[in-house]
Amino acid sequence: MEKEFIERKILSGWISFFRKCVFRVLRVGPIPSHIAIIMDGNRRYAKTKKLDEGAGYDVGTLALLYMLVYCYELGVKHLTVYAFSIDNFKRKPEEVEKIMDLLRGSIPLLTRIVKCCPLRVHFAGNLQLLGADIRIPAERLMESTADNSKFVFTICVAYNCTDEILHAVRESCREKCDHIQEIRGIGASNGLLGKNGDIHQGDQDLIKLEDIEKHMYMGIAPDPDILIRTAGEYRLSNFLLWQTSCSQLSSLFTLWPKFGIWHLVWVVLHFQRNHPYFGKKKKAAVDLANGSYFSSFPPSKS
Ligand SMILES: CC(C)=CCC/C(C)=C/CC/C(C)=C/COP(=O)(O)OP(=O)(O)O
Repeated sequence: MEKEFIERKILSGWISFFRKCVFRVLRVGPIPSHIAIIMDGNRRYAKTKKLDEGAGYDVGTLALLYMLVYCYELGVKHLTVYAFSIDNFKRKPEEVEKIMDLLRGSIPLLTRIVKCCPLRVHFAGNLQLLGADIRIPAERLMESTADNSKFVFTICVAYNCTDEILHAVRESCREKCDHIQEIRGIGASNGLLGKNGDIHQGDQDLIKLEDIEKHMYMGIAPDPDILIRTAGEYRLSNFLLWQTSCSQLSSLFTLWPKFGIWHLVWVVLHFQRNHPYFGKKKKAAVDLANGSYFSSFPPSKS
């Protein structure tokens, strides 16, 4: 028994050493600062393994915890996952309850993880749609980790991007209305522009892009460099539509519970291959080889 325990310890030590070596090699190139994931294929995984549907989500949650560790070790700064969309409320009640149970259980687990890894946990979405038994501990965890900046783990729950945009536009209007009413001497009201007929031509221009972005649920994170979707799906399913205009989309046929370190390595290598950093170096090397590198100096403005 003891021998088996020692053997297992040695093996896990080797695996962790090997992983660190692989990550060190990957870090020679640019590392994505933000990875977002649509974790599809949990029920299909359960079906292929002849398990009940709930077990698919359990294995999916385990895969997510591994991914959290890998991203942290690799030097990624933000990991965002689509855990529950607003549309998911329409699923069978037992399925909704299963995911809610996992979220409920994840809060004490993350609280323990935060004690040894200084990560920030952020729940993005319309949290008012959640039960108070999840919302209140989630808000407390967000508050208590808000100052951790080394790594941000965002769980999108009761989320979809059109709702996020609507929320951000409404909040921006409310903020500007209060501001306008204050400066025009009406006094901060309940935020209704137009009260006392006080709309001026051009007031709409006071709302800037930064105002909207500030009020997005994802406002704390830069736009993702990579958006991964598993289980062979190519749709965005209303996830981070605003934030992914320049992201690399990686659709993998693997079901989410089977997603592991090699899938992550493949996605990061693909990102590095397409990264402008390498493009520029490659072009410079070709130009150097054929002697045209210095012929374009001083560089033209075009
Ligand atoms: C702690 C924490 C954040 C837990 C998250 C748990 C987890 C893995 C949630 C996945 C949610 C979800 C609706 C995935 C889609 O797979 P699907 O159910 O649509 O499966 P299918 O594509 O095979 O139908």
